[in-house]
Amino acid sequence: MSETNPPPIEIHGLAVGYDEVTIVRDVDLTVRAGEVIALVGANGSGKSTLVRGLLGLARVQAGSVRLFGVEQEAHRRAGRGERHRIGYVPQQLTVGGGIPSTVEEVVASGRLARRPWYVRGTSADREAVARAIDAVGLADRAHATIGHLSGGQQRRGLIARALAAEPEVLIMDEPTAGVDAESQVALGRTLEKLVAQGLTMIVVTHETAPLAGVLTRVVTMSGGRVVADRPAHGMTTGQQVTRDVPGAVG
Ligand SMILES: Nc1ncnc2c1ncn2[C@@H]1O[C@H](COP(=O)(O)OP(=O)(O)OP(=O)(O)O)[C@@H](O)[C@H]1O
Repeated sequence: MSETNPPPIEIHGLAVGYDEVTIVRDVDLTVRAGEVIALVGANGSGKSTLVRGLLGLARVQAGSVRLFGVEQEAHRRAGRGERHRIGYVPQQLTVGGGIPSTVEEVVASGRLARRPWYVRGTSADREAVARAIDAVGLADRAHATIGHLSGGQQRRGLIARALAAEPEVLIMDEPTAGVDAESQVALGRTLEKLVAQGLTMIVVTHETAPLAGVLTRVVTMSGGRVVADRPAHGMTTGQQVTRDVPGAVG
């Protein structure tokens, strides 16, 4: 079944950088539907830049990115019909201070990946927002001002905002950074539920423990390159080829 559908993400020979500086280079990475990938590596190894590059948020200097079988640029031009298929939770500790919006309002803004702002929301929109809030365990705080919640709850609110668009792939940059242990466990459970529903995920993280139940693969970066790409411990299928990736492998 999945053989007939193009993989959600296919990256070949990718280089990404800022201005003339190349940060990420020589990256080959295919993410198949249903995979849950931890992207790990030291500070500054290029994890966020790789993610931003594949999303078209940082400049691709070489190589190619195909999203659901479509070149990145064409995918972006296709507009909401395609764009909502990949959700992104950037590396950002909390919602900016002073924003008086409620959890529900912030999460509802995630629906704008599906619907222009000037079109009135439908019951399907409202249901998707409620489901997203419920998925992250914030149903009892839906009407609270998001800026008044704890850091961990705000992170979960931002994840709900991405989920409100009902993406097929969710990319999260350090969702557990600065989050207390209890919230990390809650987040781990939320992610387990989402994975059980078929969501494909890439999680940039320094802490794989909260994700242990769902990870299928661990990709390690160093110096802007992918240096290891391994099945996660305890993975049940044999579909992934274990490989260490020295600079010369292409
Ligand atoms: N907007 C930017 N402009 C210029 N250089 C940048 C920019 N963002 C990141 N860099 C540089 O790119 C390199 C990789 O940063 P990146 O954030 O991708 O690493 P990371 O592995 O995600 O690190 P961390 O674990 O600390 O988040 C760093 O040297 C950083 O200074």
